Amino acid sequence: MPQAPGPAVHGSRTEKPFPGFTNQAEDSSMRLWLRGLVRPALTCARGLSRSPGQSPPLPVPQKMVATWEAICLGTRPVPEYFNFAQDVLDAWSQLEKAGHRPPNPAFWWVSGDGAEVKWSFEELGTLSRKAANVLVGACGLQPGDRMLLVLPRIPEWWLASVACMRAGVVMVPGTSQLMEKDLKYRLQESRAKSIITSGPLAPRVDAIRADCPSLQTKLLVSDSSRPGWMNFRELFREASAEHSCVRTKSRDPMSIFFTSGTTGTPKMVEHSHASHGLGLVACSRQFMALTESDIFWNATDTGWVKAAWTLFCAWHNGACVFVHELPQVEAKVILHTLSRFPITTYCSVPTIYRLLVQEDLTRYQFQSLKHCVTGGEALNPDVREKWKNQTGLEVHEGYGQSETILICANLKGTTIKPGSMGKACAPYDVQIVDDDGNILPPGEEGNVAIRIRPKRPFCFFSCYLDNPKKTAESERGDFYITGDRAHMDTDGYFWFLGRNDDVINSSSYRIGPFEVESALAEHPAVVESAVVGSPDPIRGEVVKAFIVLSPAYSSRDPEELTRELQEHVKRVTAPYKYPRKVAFVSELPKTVSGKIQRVQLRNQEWRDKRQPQKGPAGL
Ligand SMILES: Nc1ncnc2c1ncn2[C@@H]1O[C@H](COP(=O)(O)OP(=O)(O)OP(=O)(O)O)[C@@H](O)[C@H]1O
Repeated sequence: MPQAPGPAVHGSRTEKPFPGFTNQAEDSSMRLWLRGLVRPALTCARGLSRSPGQSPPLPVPQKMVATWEAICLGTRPVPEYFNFAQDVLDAWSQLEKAGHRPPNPAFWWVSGDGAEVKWSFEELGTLSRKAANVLVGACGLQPGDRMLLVLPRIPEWWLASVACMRAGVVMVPGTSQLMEKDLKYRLQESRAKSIITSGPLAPRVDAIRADCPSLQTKLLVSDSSRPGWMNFRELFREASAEHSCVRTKSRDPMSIFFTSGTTGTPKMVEHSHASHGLGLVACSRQFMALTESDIFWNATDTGWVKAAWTLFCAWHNGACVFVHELPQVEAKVILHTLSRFPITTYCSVPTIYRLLVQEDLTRYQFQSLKHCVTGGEALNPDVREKWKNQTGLEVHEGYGQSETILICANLKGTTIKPGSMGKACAPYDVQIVDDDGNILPPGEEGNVAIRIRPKRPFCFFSCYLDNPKKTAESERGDFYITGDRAHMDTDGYFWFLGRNDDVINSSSYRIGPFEVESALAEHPAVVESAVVGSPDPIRGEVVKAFIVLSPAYSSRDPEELTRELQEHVKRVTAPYKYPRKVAFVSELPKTVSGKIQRVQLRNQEWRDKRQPQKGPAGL
C-alpha cells in the first residue's frame, strides 16, 4: 500500500553530496570572480529591452521575462546574438545574488535511492563552466562541432547541455535506451565528433565505433574508467571554472533532435539558439504558468524534444528544475515523489497519466501541486476525467512536434473542451488546410498547418538536417504541413483525428484511431489500446483494436468480452467506428518516448494479408 507522507519542506532534508560536486559555490574568490563574469550577461539581458545609450536599473525579474516573452510573441525583434546560458542563466544568477529571487534551488535532483543534489543558479553557472572547459579542452570541440549526448536523468545531462551552449557546441540528445544500431544511425547521420554517455552504453558505442569515422572523442560519466574513454568526472574535478561563453548568433544551430520515430526512421531536426532558447518563453508562461517560486517536474526522458521543456521552460522564469532519476518508470514512485516533494507543476506524456490513473490516487496528498500539463500524444478524455476527479486538478494538454514549439494548447485559465487539444498558440498562425495549402472552413477535416510565409517564425526548426528534399516536402503554399489531420471548430479549438497514415478509411468513412481508443478507455476492462486499419475485402479496411486488459478482466471469455467492448464503443461514439476486429495483447509497441507505434501493428496487419504496407517501420 503506498504511503502518503506530507510534502518535504525545502531545505529540511539531509543532502548527500553528488560525486564530484559540491553544493556550494567553490569559494568566496570564485563568487567575486563570478560577479564580474556575469555582468556582461546581465547587460545583454537588459540590452534586449533598453534604448541605446540609456543606463538601465537592475531589471526586476518580471520585466526581464516579459521582454523575452515579447520577443517570443513577435512584438519585439529577435536579437542578433543570443545564448541561453549567458543571457538567461547568468542573468538569473545575478538576480539571485542581488536577492531578487526566492531561495529555492535552480536545480533539484533526486536519485533512485533518495540521494539529492541541489544547485543555485550561481552553482549551476560555476559547474557548467567547468563542464564547458572539459568539452573545449580534453575533447577539443570547437563552436559548431556536434556532440551526441546520451545520458539518463542524472545531473551531468543538465551540465553537459548548458556546457554545450557555453562552448557553442551543437548538442544531439539521444535516450539511454538506444541500442547499437540506434547509436550507429545517430552517430553516422549527425557526424558527431564526440559522445558523452554513461557506463551501460559505452560497450554498445565501442561495438559500432569502427563504423563511425567522425567520432573522435568519447566521454564516460562514471566512477570507473574504461579503455579508450576519457572520464568526465575526473576531468571535471580538475577543470577550471573560468570560461567565457561563446558569442552565438540567435540563428546559429544549438541542437539537433531526432524525432521519435513513431511513423518511420527518426529525422534530424535542427534548432537554433533562439528557437528554443527564446521560443519556449510563451509556452513556459501561458501553458505551464511558471514563476520563480515554482518547482517544475517534467518526467520525460532526456533523449527527445520534450527534454527541451525541462532545460529551458523553468529556467526562463527563474523556477526550479526538479528531476527524479526514475531508473524505471513506475506509477507508485511518481505518485510518491509528487507527494513527498514540494513540486508545483508536473508534466508527463499521456502514457504516464494512463499508468497513474490505474492507482488509487486518493491515497496520496499532493499538497504543493497546482498545475499539470501533458503533450506528445492525445490525452484520452477519460484519463483526464479520472485524474481530475481524484486530484481536483486539470490536465492541460499541449500539441507540438520536434520541429516546432507548442502549436496548440489548453492554456492555463482557458476553458477546456474535453478531447480537444486546445487553441492555436501564438506566435504561430495555425490553420487547417487542404493538400494544396488552401485554408479550410471550420468543421472540415484537413492538414494541421503553420504559416511560414511571408515570414517563417523564428521559433521553428531550421531544417531537416542534410535533407532538403524532406524539408521542401513539408511545405505546401504558405504553410508547413505537420502530417497530422484534425478539424477546427467555430470557437477555434482543434480536434485531433490522427496522423495522416493512421486515419482509417472504411467504406469511405474516415475514422481517427484516437476517437475509438478514447471510447474504449471508458470501459473498465481497458488499460490502453491501439487502433489501426486492417484489410477487409468488402470495406477496404476495418477498425481493429489491440487492447491491453486490466487484470480483473484478463480471465474473461475473449469472445464475450469482444462483443461487450464492441457494444460499448457503439454506445459511446458513432456506431460505424466500432472495432470489427479485436485482439487482446499484453503490451503495445511504443517508441522510447512512450508513444504508441500504430505503424508497427498496421504493418503487421497488412503484411499478414500480403497487402502493400501503408508506412515504414520505425527505427
Ligand atoms: N496533444 C497531442 N495530441 C495528439 N497528437 C500529438 C499531441 N502532441 C504530439 N502529438 C503527436 O506527436 C507528433 C510529434 O512527435 P515527435 O516530433 O516526437 O515525432 P513523431 O512524429 O512521433 O516521430 P516521427 O516524425 O519520427 O514519426 C505530432 O505530429 C503528433 O502526431
